[in-house]
Amino acid sequence: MEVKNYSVSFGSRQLSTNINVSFSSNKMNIIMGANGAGKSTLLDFIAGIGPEGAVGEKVGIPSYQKIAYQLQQVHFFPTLTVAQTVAFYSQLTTNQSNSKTYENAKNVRNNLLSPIWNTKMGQLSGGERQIVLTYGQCLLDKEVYIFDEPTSGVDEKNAPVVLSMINDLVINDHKIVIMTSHHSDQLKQFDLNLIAL
Ligand SMILES: Nc1ncnc2c1ncn2[C@@H]1O[C@H](COP(=O)(O)OP(=O)(O)OP(=O)(O)O)[C@@H](O)[C@H]1O
Repeated sequence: MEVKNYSVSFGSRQLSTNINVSFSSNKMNIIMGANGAGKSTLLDFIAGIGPEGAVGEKVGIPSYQKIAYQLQQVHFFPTLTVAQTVAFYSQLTTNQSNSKTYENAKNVRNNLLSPIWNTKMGQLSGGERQIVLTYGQCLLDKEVYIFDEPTSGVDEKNAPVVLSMINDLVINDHKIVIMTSHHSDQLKQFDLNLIAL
């Protein structure tokens, strides 16, 4: 999967110029760069939701229906409990029983989610919400998974658990994972394709 000659500008500001990126299918792809470097904007382009005026060639990138995209701003229904939110994600997929990641994600469900299972999403901390929504994304059956800073707000004990669940998508289910992060220290234990913007 590749993006070739990607460029985007906003008014007179040229944000990205002729960027070429190749994505690995057997390692997590980690996009790193300073605040405002254009990481989320590139993710939007890959996911097929913008930004307006961006140009570039997409090679081997599936249609948006086959892409799971967890945005940086967490979106959730505040009155649903964690259990109801997970059930909501589960209804969006069909083959969980075949997914090795789903089996491994039970670790997250049993250890991280069980204490908050009956809590409403609106009452969770920011990091807890992030964990629930990342878990939900991993339940979906897609070809490509995009996570924009999935460990933002997640503490140093839980972040490796969440990252292992995401890495399982690559290792066990042979999915393509693209992720942004500002935390290179959290990623040391994984085999990565690092992309600097
Ligand atoms: N629709 C838009 N109109 C104008 N400027 C925009 C628009 N979308 C993004 N930008 C600008 O483009 C720049 C890159 O934004 P982007 O969200 O991609 O950064 P980022 O690398 O993900 O940053 P961070 O690490 O802070 O999340 C920012 O300066 C942002 O203000």
